[in-house]
Amino acid sequence: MAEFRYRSVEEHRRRVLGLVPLLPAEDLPLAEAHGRTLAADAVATLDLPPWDNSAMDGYAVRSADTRDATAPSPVRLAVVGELPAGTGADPALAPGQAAAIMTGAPLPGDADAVVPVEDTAGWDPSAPTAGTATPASVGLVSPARPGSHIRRRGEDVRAGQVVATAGQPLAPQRLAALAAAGISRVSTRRVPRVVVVATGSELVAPGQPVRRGQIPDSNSLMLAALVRASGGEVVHRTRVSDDPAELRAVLARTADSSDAVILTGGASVGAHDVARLVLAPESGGGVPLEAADGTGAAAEHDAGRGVPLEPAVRFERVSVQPGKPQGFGLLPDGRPVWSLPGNPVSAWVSYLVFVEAGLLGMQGRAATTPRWYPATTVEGWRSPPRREQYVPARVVSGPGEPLRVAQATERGSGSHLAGRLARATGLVRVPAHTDEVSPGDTVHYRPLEA
Ligand SMILES: Nc1nc2c(c(=O)[nH]1)N[C@H]1C(S)=C(S)[C@@H](COP(=O)(O)OP(=O)(O)OC[C@H]3O[C@@H](n4cnc5c(N)ncnc54)[C@H](O)[C@@H]3O)O[C@H]1N2
Ligand code: MOO
Repeated sequence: MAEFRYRSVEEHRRRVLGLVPLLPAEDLPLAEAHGRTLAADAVATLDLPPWDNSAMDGYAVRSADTRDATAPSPVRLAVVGELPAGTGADPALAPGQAAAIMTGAPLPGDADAVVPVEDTAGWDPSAPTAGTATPASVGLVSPARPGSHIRRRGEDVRAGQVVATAGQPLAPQRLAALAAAGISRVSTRRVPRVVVVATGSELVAPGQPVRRGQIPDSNSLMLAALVRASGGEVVHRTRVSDDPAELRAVLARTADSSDAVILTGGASVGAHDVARLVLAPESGGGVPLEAADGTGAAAEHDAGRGVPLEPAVRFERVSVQPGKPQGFGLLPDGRPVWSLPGNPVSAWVSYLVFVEAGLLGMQGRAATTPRWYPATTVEGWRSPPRREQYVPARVVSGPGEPLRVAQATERGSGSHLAGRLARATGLVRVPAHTDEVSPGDTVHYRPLEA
């Protein structure tokens, strides 16, 4: 029997990250940048807050005036103005004077404290005018601490300070930070334009009648959705038969309008494995993947670093289950192409383990790694020796409980069980050195629900 060299998950991922091109930067208005990755540090143009302002609805006071205030004997201050948020006014406050002030309004230069309206004499929240009319004077029932309820200029961010760094994705909370710091345009990486091709003469569009031998193409929908979740744009999604001419035509047609290609099916050793025939014709169809005798692509490895950066498309066995047969490389036009196995669970796992990292790398996010959370498994199963295993899993613990997970399918990670993917809420990872998982073991879980 032939012996095969298996590439490790890490080696394969490194090869992907070493070959994918970094997309060019483009400037965008902040309003169009959601989901993009920063190509340069974003620098604040404003102090944040831009000026000292009130944290409360209440009264801006001179704290020295309030030193003797007590409940039985309140200090009364004349209210000389009202400062709503948005005002630019800076009324002078003489001793004994205060200004009504709303949350977010600039603090008068003469004031050094804010007293919330609730802490003033006679405050009655049930009164019909509560909070609406400004009284002529206000009684204070305790001394105001200097600096109280004041938000200081620049305490959050200073003008000139880096608010977010190159390589960070523009998530909603980050967009808010940039907008608040006065930034209106950002340098971002261009979105990768991706072509998704399902290969296989057995495939029909979902919903079409299937005759014996045919199945609905479920992979291309899944992969397209995954691409979008990774910040990519799907410019073309299609199916091709096992006729190599069809795949060649799609690759040629999309050369100028896309940055990357993802194929599924035909990655293994079958006689009709069209992806191999088209992308690595020298390997022929139906021959074993890369042999372990030091010939072929295996001999070209950069032995020192273990990072083979030969750009041509290579089909290899990776020590992962599912997802063993993997094709990856650069097309002659420079586009990275992933050729993933056709089994639906294998395609899902392959994307998450090998494609996602590459598409993020193209956007300048090579350092981004998914978060895995320790979880207790309530089930046991076997894991193939020396292969990292990825099991579709579901959370079985309740909200607020420590995380407990089970397999999404009772039959483990059978890579053809597409229907049972519906139960998966995420993935469990089992390291290569673990051959068996027992109930109660700690595993690593990656949540994947939208
Ligand atoms: N002799 C060997 N046979 C196989 C090996 C092997 O090492 N030696 N590896 C097996 C493993 S593991 C996998 S995974 C598959 C991968 O095969 P291919 O990438 O060539 O995929 P296909 O043969 O085209 O399809 C496999 C399976 O998936 C179904 N499929 C394909 N495309 C789709 C799609 N778009 N949507 C839904 N389902 C799809 C297809 O009908 C097949 O049932 O090879 C094993 N064989
Ligand atoms: O490796 Mo295949 O990808 O198990 O099903």
